[in-house]
Parts: sequence; structure tokens; C-alpha cells
Amino acid sequence: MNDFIIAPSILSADFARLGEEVDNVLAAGADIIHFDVMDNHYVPNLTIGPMVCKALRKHGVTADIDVHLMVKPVDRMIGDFIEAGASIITFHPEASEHLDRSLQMIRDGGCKAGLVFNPATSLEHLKYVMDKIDMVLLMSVNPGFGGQSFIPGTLDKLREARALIEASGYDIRLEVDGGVSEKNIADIARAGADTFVAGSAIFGKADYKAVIDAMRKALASVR
Ligand SMILES: O=C(CO)[C@H](O)[C@H](O)COP(=O)(O)O
Repeated sequence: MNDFIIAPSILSADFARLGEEVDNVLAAGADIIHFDVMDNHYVPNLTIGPMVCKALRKHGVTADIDVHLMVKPVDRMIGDFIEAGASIITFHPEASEHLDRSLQMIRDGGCKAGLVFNPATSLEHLKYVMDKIDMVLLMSVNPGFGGQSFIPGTLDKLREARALIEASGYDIRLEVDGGVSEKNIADIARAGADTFVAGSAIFGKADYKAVIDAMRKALASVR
């Protein structure tokens, strides 16, 4: 695994050719696949569920699948995605009735667990569960749609999250999602992110490898 992880969001892929799109983006140098699950309840959009995750595994995808649950309630979906072959499952603290239990369910199912924070959601939810998470995901847009602009205040929040992670002593990745492109990825990494979700910046271009290479080149200037 690279130190910096690039995670294309299939929200912006061509769903009619999803297996091929995932193969192509992995062949172009992506590390993992970001899988956005929206329920038209917690967020105002409706996307894909565990059957599609299972279908990607059946298609032959062996890369990690990073499932971002934008659903409420979360617990039933956790079980279904564990069964469907997810590698990482993240959810929003305000969407779970019992945060600790939801995190434990994910780890008990053999997946990595993480919490997702909307732009205006406080990081205080991390306080008592640092030992139960493998990833913190900061949304740099309000969740629900691809193609939005990066909210600049996320950079300060990333610095805050990075400091909390370092102080905890745990091995926790810091992911950012929304409006990430080859133009701002270096600044985002300098603020502390190590895992980068990008949807429209990658799938919106014809040459996925050129974009991912440009992102890696920008990241090389950071470390
Ligand atoms: O979770 C999401 C939206 O809720 C998407 O993953 C995110 O917005 C990525 O899309 P883009 O890179 O086009 O901003």
C-alpha cells in the first residue's frame, strides 16, 4: 500500500459499465475503490447498495472497497456490507444510535471501521472511540452529490484531526472526500490527509492514468 492512498469515488463512474470502470481506474494506479451509499433519507440522493459491492467482488475486484455509508439507521447496512465483501466501512456519528456498537460490529465482521464528519460536525465524537477506529473521514463538501467545490475550512479541520490522531498513538488513516483534484491535493496532504477520495476529478476525464499520475506528482512534493 502506498503511503498516500488515492481512492476514486465510483459515484462519478459510468454505472452502466461499472465493472469495467473499476478495472480501468485500478489499472490506472488507484489504490482502493471508494463506494458511496446514499439512502435519500440521511442525504438527498439514492445510489448503490450491498448487491453492487457483491457484484464487484464477483467481477473479480480484489482491491479494498472503502464503503462510505450515508444512511440512517446504519447498523443493518453494516451487516449487509460485511457480507458483500467490503474492506472498510465508515458511517456518520449522527446516523448511529449507538456509536460504539456500530464500530464494534464493523470490526467484529473483519472490516476496518471509521467515522465520517460533515463540514459542520464536531470531531468531539472521536473522544471515546479512538481505539475502535481505523479511519477518520472528513467531508470537504456537504454529502449527497459529486462535483461540488472543496470547502476551504476543511484544511483547518484536517490539522485538528491530524493532531488528535497523533496524540492518540493509534494507527488511523485520515481521509478527505469532496472537491479533491490534482490542483488542491498537495495542500490537502500538507494539512494532514493521507487518503484522498476523488470522483469527478478522475472519472470526469478521459485519461484516468494522467489524472492519478498528476495527483501522485503533486503528492511527491509533500513528502
Ligand atoms: O461522498 C461524496 C458526496 O457525498 C463523494 O464521494 C464526493 O463528493 C466525491 O465527489 P467529487 O470528487 O466529485 O467531489
